[in-house]
This record gives sequence, C-alpha cells and structure tokens, in this order.
Amino acid sequence: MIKVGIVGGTGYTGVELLRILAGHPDADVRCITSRSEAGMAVADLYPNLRGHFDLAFSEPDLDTLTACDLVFFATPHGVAMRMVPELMARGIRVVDLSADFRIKDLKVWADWYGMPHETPEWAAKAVYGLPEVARDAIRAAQLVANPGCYPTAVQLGFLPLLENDLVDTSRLIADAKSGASGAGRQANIGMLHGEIGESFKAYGASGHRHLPEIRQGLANAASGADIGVTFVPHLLPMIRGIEATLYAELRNPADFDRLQSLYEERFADEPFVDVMPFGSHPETRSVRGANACRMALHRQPGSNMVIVSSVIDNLVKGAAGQAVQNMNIMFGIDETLGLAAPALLP
Ligand SMILES: NC(=O)C1=CN([C@@H]2O[C@H](COP(=O)(O)OP(=O)(O)OC[C@H]3O[C@@H](n4cnc5c(N)ncnc54)[C@H](OP(=O)(O)O)[C@@H]3O)[C@@H](O)[C@H]2O)C=CC1
Ligand SMILES: CC(=O)N[C@@H](CCC(=O)OP(=O)(O)O)C(=O)O
Repeated sequence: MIKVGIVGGTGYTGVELLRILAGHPDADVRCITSRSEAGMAVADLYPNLRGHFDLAFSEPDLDTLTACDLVFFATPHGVAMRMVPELMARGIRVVDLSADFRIKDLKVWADWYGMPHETPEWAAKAVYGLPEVARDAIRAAQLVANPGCYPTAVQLGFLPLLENDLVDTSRLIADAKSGASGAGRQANIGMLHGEIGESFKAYGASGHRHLPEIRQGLANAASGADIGVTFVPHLLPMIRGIEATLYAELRNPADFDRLQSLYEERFADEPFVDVMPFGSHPETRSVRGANACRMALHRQPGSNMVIVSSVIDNLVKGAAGQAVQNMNIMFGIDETLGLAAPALLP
C-alpha cells in the first residue's frame, strides 16, 4: 500500500484526488489537510465520500506528512515550494498539482506568478509530469510537477506535429475553453453562476500564465525550436471540461494524407489518449470524470492548416487523474490503477 497525504484536501482538485483514490486498490490516504476545515470529518464536507474515508481534515503538519510515502499538493501557487524541501530531505515523494515546479526558467516563473522562486534547486530537479512525454523520468523522480490543465490539452494535441517537424512552429494557435471549476473553489464574484451563466467570454488574451508553460512544452517537443504560439483561454458556463481547438500550418500539404495514422501510432500505447476518426468532434462530456484526452483532426478544403480538437476534464486528466497516473508510474504499479472508469454520460 502506498501511504498518501494530500495538502489542500478541500479544494476541487483535492476532493477529486479523494474520489479517484477511493477506488484505488494500492493507495491508503492517511492525511488530508485544510486550515479552514481542520477537525471536520471529510464525509461531512463531501457526502459523496461517506463510507470511503474515515478521516478528518487536519492542519498541514510536516511530521504527519513525512509518515507518508507520497504527498500530493493541491494548493495555490507558492505553497508547495516552501514545504517541499523538508519532504525531499526526508525521502518523501511529491506530486505538485500547482505551478510551482513546472517552469524551468525561474525568471519567467517569477514574472508570471508575481513572486520570487524560493527553492531553485528543486525547480531544477523536478520532472514535468506529462506521462505521454516523460514516463521514464517520472518513474525515477522524487518530485513531479503535474502539468496545468490547459497545457495538458494543448501539448497532447500538438505533440505529433511538433515531434515530426511537420508544421510552421512560429504561428501556432491554441483557442481553448474551460468550465468554471478550473478557477478553484475559493469565493470569487466573477465565478458566480449569475455572472457566468448564459454568457461566454475570452480572458487572458493579452497573456495568461499558462502561456510560458505551453511554450516550454512545445519547444521541448520540437527539439528546442523557437515557438510562436497564440493561446487564448475562454470561460464556458459549465463546470468541468476543456476543449482546445488547435491550428498549425503544414510545411508540406502532402503530409495531410499521413496525419491520421501518425496520430494513431503516436498514441497507440497510451492508455489515456484516444485519437478519434478523422473529422470527429470530441465533446467534453465524453471525458467528464475520466482520465482521458480525446482528440480529432480536421482539414478544410483548399487549406494547409491542420485543425486539432482536444478535450479533457480539467479536474481529471488536467489535474487529479494525471497526478494519480504519475503516482502509479513513480511506484512502478499498473499506470491505469484507479483510473479505468469511463466518462459520465450524459
Ligand atoms: N481547478 C483545476 O481545474 C486545476 C487546478 N490546478 C491547480 O491545483 C491547485 C489546487 O487547485 P484547486 O483545487 O482548484 O484550488 P482550490 O482553491 O479549490 O483549493 C485550494 C486548497 O488549498 C488549501 N490551501 C490554500 N492555501 C493554503 C496554504 N497556504 N497552505 C496549505 N493549504 C492551503 C485550501 O484549504 P485551506 O485554505 O482550508 O487550507 C484548499 O483545500 C492550484 O495550484 C491550481 O492552480 C491544476 C490543474 C487544474
Ligand atoms: C477557468 C479558469 O479560471 N481556469 C484557470 C486555469 C486552471 C488552473 O487551475 O490552472 P493550473 O492548471 O495552472 O493550476 C485559470 O485560467 O487560471
């Protein structure tokens, strides 16, 4: 049994970790922290977990956390980077769902996250945990930086094009839309139902903090090539799900004929990526609650532009599901344990 701790157990990704781990045969959740709800039984706050966890939320406490084999951080940015060094020193493994360890250039990180990085040595050692790219490094890692939700949908959709040098990397476009749970559970007037219901808007069009993360991942996939990517997120009046419509111009239009088989081969051994038939339109509800990314390719008549539609559940493949996938890889157990359930439909 893997002894698991969760810091930030009351947030949306924290409770999603609990939901997934409730069905995991090799994970034993020992500790779930919350400063505001310390002392409250987990099942009292989240009745869907009644009968699954006989635990109460507790204050984040290093002595309790160091009794675990693995700690998930489901906390706002800036929390994990302060607690990780102590856990690392005591040999505990960590999967951080926040952005603290995702970006290697710490000047870029500080500019986007508005604070200096306090543990550069661990930022350098952390492995960016996109399993479809870095499975071997994740297996050996003590600290895994779980990718962001938009960056997961965007990178997976572009990967085969960039790895095979098929497109103009200077003019990529990622037009992405997310449900409101992406913003977390803390009170925020802009996220009230009355504010976002029956409405739809872009945000962060002048620059969103996921832009440098997406750039870094796409540059690595393209063997260090310069990446010009325009990323615009949108807020959808729904709770879960991300759809990213991706655009890239083929260098050689003749390559269109082999793209479908290239995508199918690239992801053939990936348990959580599904390449749908050419011309399909993946729906967010087809991945709701599931650790899955579904994608499909399109071409418009007379155009050299490849269009990829990529969907994930932001809380699962975009956060807690991918974090459990990373845990499974780190501990050398079946990567799909706890994650095999299909999406909830309708
Ligand atoms: N929501 C999403 O779709 C995704 C979120 N993420 C990232 O995952 C992380 C968690 O997100 P989400 O669950 O949405 O966030 P929430 O705001 O819903 O939850 C945050 C949790 O962290 C705890 N917390 C807050 N401040 C501290 C602190 N200083 N020390 C210890 N615990 C703290 C809170 O409990 P309390 O204050 O009671 O201690 C709460 O349990 C964030 O970094 C987010 O960016 C990543 C991918 C997708
Ligand atoms: C809808 C919404 O607000 N989404 C969040 C992104 C989701 C998230 O939590 O970002 P990380 O994956 O980096 O942690 C945002 O735009 O900031």
